[in-house]
Amino acid sequence: MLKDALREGPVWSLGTMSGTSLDGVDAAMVLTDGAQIFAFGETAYRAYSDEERDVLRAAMGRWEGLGEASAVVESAHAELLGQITGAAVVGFHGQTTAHDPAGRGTCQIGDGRMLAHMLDLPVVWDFRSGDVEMGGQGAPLAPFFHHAAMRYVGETEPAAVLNLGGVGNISYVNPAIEVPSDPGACLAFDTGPANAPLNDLMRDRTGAGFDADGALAARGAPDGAVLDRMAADGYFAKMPPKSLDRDEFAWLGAAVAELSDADAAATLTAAAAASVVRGLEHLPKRPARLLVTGGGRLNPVMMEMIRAGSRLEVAPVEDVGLNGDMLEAQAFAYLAVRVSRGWPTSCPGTTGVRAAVGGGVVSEPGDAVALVSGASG
Ligand SMILES: Nc1ncnc2c1ncn2[C@@H]1O[C@H](COP(=O)(O)OP(=O)(O)OP(=O)(O)O)[C@@H](O)[C@H]1O
Ligand SMILES: CC(=O)N[C@H]1[C@@H]2OC[C@@H](O2)[C@@H](O)[C@@H]1O[C@H](C)C(=O)O
Repeated sequence: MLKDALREGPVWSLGTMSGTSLDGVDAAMVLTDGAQIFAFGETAYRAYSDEERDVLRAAMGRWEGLGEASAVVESAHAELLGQITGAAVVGFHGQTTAHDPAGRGTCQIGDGRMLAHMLDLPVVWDFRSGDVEMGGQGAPLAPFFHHAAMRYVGETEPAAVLNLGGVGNISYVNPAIEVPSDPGACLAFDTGPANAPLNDLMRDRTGAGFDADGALAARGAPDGAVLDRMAADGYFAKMPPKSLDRDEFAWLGAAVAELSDADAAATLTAAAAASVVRGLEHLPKRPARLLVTGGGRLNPVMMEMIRAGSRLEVAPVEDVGLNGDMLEAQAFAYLAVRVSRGWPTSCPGTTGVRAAVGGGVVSEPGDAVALVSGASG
């Protein structure tokens, strides 16, 4: 049974995200009643070691045989979350290894029952499966939180929040509509590849994890033929809802293989920016500006290419007082409280699910007893 404190009123919820960039785990506290955000609290980050990252990288694209990778995710989360006290509940996203909503579904590793046992706290996890079972994409799930965050910072006009992680996603939210699942409150979709192809290129060519500050791309020129091929990809013309697996645009890597390091980096940076610009076609109205979260906001070359292509003001979410390093972890803190109250976490406008649905499974510390004692189940 969920503790009474979780049933009503604001609680401190501790959210986590292990994103498609495979850099590490973010954790963040949010004071919320599942509808309104009252405050943002402590944050923490734990990088994966090179060995852990190798295990996770080997798990990408896989649906089974994920025991070792799951254990890496669980222990990294337990170590990080153990540093933060005062949470009533944990929102545990886990690590996506594969995503194919029209086919095999969506796969996030890390067992929430184990984490509940390790932390002695209720843990909400497996956020995406319920949405997929109801005909949704299972992603993106941050939009309801983006809606609440825009209300928290006092926005009153429709706002566009763009996340530039490994994959890009955009939420177009109307803060004047109170309930996020009401028609017109939230429209969202994945825009396309963001940092993932560029990170993979950097790792292969230079050994660096990413193109810090866009320095390499700044020295090169985008290849028009690759960008034309990108523009012809059917994903961009497709109406939302739509979502992507991390490696769905892996052909981009082969397409830039013959280019110099700088030109290849410039091309992949431009491809990420072009995806965003194409995505704007699907918004109900041109937003006043793009508020950008995720690591890509720290890449001035990518930001400038989006600005030039969209002719919009493009600003980091810090401009409205939010923390762009932690927005996804905060999202899962917020969603965890919604799940524990039985409220929806997605709707037709965000994932294409048939009706507003509350994904997520709640596990209590005692639920892991069978797992921990070695019994099967
Ligand atoms: N200073 C910087 N310069 C350029 N790029 C950066 C910088 N800092 C971060 N990035 C990029 O942002 C990425 C991390 O972004 P983020 O943490 O938002 O991704 P994620 O949460 O793993 O992905 P997703 O949102 O797809 O799950 C890095 O891998 C890198 O590509
Ligand atoms: C299947 C999956 O894990 N998707 C991630 C990924 O990373 C960005 C984009 O692709 C988005 O769809 C989603 O994450 C964010 C947190 C979301 O669900 O809103």
